[in-house]
Formats: sequence, C-alpha cells, structure tokens
Amino acid sequence: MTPRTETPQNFRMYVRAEVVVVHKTRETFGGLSNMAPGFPIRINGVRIATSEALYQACRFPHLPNVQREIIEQHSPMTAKMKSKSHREDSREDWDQVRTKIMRWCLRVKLSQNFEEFSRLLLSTKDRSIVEQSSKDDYWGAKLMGVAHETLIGRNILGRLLMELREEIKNDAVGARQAVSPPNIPNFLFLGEKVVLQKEDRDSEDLAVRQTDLL
Ligand SMILES: Nc1nc(O)c(N)c(N[C@@H]2O[C@H](COP(=O)(O)O)[C@@H](O)[C@H]2O)n1
Repeated sequence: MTPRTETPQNFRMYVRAEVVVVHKTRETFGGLSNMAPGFPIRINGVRIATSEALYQACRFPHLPNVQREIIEQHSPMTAKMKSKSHREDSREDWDQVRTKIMRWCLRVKLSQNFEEFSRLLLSTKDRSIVEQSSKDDYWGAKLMGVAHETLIGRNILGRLLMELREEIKNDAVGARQAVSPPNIPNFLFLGEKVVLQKEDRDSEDLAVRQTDLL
C-alpha cells in the first residue's frame, strides 16, 4: 500500500500522485464515491438510487417522512441537500454512529452491485484510496501543498473502502452476501426494522437482463 504519514488528530497525509483519488464521479474511480450513479440499492423492497441517499436517510430513523423525501431523490446531491435542511433533527447520537452506518451503506452497495463494485475496488490494487474534498476532511482529505501535491484528512470513506477491498480479497463469497443491519439502537427505515432482500434485487436484475435479450 502507498506509504502515508500519520499526523496529529488521526489525520493522514497522502501523496496525491501515488494514491487512487476519488473525486468526480465521471473519473476512472468515480464509482467509489457515494455520489456515483449506477449502483442502486434496495432496502426492505424500496429502491434507492445512491448510497449517498441511503446514508443521509439513516440520520432520521425517527422521521420516516424525511427519510422518504431523501430516498425519493434521483440525484445524490439533491438527497444530501434535502437532508441538510433537516440536519439539526439528525438522530442525537449521529456523530457516534455515522462511521458504523457508512460501513454498512458501503457493504450494502457492494453486496447488491457485486460484479461492478468489486471489480472497481479490486482494480485499485493495493494503493491507498482517498476521497478528495474541498471542505470535508472527516470523510475525505483536502488538497495541500504549493502545487496541491498532498491530501490531508482523516479520509474515513477511503479507509472504509480499503477495508472493504480487503474483505473481498479475503472472502469474496462472504462479501457478496446480504448484509445484516448495523448493531445500533433505533436503526429504522421508513418506520420498520431493516431486513435485507438481496434476492429481490438479483431477480429483478435477471429480469432486466432477460428483457434485454428479447
Ligand atoms: N457536498 C459533497 N459533494 C461531494 O461530491 C461529495 N463527495 C461529498 N461527500 C460525501 O458526503 C457524505 C457525507 O455527508 P455529511 O457531510 O456527513 O452529511 C459522504 O458520502 C461523503 O463521501 N459532499
């Protein structure tokens, strides 16, 4: 893996030229972003266009109408904007549970889009994955240096993606299986406990593929 330096506050420093940069969704590794289209998710039979919308909806287990408003958005940025307008009503323990929830969202994205998402993750080989962000050095890392040659931040999203990549390498069969909901209190989706229905999605995809053949 690309060497990186530990800095205070659990920040990390990466040499931009050496890492896999996740920035714009149309770039080579853009599919690793939660903003990427083409990786739909189904939770309790409800289709959600992006992992961003799923993640944002998880802020509001106690407000199913807000969750619905967020997951109805086709655009991930609009989903994030809808969420932002209710941000002060996020579950009280949000900062404590958000990483666990993001890990779950990424696992669900993987298990329900296994061929494409695992191919993309494995194509990063053993390089560090870093989400480049202009303002968020919790999920990502910010450009620094005279020539913007370094990225500095906690890079939690990139680190979760690297963790997932290792899981695929170690147990691809396990990584594609349906994912249990995170073990946190009051984890509700539209007022219901989450029960993954991976088979629904697989059979739907199969139906689409078969239709394409006709
Ligand atoms: N505003 C924005 N634009 C993008 O293109 C981004 N990739 C992100 N970052 C993503 O936003 C999510 C975190 O949202 P909160 O700030 O915790 O509400 C997470 O998916 C980041 O990867 N933001």
